[in-house]
Amino acid sequence: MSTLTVERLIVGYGDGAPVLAGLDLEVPDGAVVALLGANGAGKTTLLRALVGLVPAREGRVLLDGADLTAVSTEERVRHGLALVPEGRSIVVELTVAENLRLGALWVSGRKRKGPAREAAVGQMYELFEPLARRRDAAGHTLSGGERQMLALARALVGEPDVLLLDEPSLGLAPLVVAQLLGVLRDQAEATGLTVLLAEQNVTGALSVADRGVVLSLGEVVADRPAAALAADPALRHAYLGF
Ligand SMILES: Nc1ncnc2c1ncn2[C@@H]1O[C@H](COP(=O)(O)OP(=O)(O)OP(=O)(O)O)[C@@H](O)[C@H]1O
Repeated sequence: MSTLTVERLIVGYGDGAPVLAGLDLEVPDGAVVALLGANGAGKTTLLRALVGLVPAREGRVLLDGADLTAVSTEERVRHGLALVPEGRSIVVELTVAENLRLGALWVSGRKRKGPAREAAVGQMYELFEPLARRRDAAGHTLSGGERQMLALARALVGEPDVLLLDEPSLGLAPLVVAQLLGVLRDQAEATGLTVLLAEQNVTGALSVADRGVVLSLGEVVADRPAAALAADPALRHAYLGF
């Protein structure tokens, strides 16, 4: 539903050397882009910088042409950006239903109430059947796969335009990974959701992505259609380890 553009982005921590060294990237409206690269390449740093959790030293972050570089994280969320960080962030003391109702409370900076909010939660149960079965279970009793589904559903129910995901498949069984990535692909097709998916699971990510972007030491070293990237042995060997 929105195009995300990154222009010459430079990001670092404290006085340290830049982690992202002038990065350019475009995630077009409705596309699923896989963000790949070795540990330490800068994937998490990029996602955090996109939502304003790490400041940019230079460069710009644009959403449909609007410059978000200097605005707060809250404001970026109101503009339609959402981040699902690594580690399945849910409120473990609350039930599945309560987590989803929390996520459904705000849409584009407007409060959503009553039946509209419940309907949005109901849609998530249709997308993630295991969550429907466990709707009254407390977060801390969920399996890793159920937690990741809930973290993703909690973001989706807020109807973001651009969803940023940090390693959603980490440590999950292949079947659950396939289900999660399938939901992302379906949502992108059905609603025009734009997705930037940071993954170590290269094969899984490229199987649902339109394009793959490979980061190495904070720079984009490849940006190609997913199928072409998966089929390039030299690139796979040099940067993706398979
Ligand atoms: N809070 C921080 N303070 C200082 N340096 C950091 C911080 N977070 C990350 N870094 C450094 O930034 C570089 C990029 O890390 P980042 O986590 O963005 O990479 P990544 O591609 O997401 O790696 P992984 O796949 O292991 O999560 C690394 O050298 C890391 O040590």
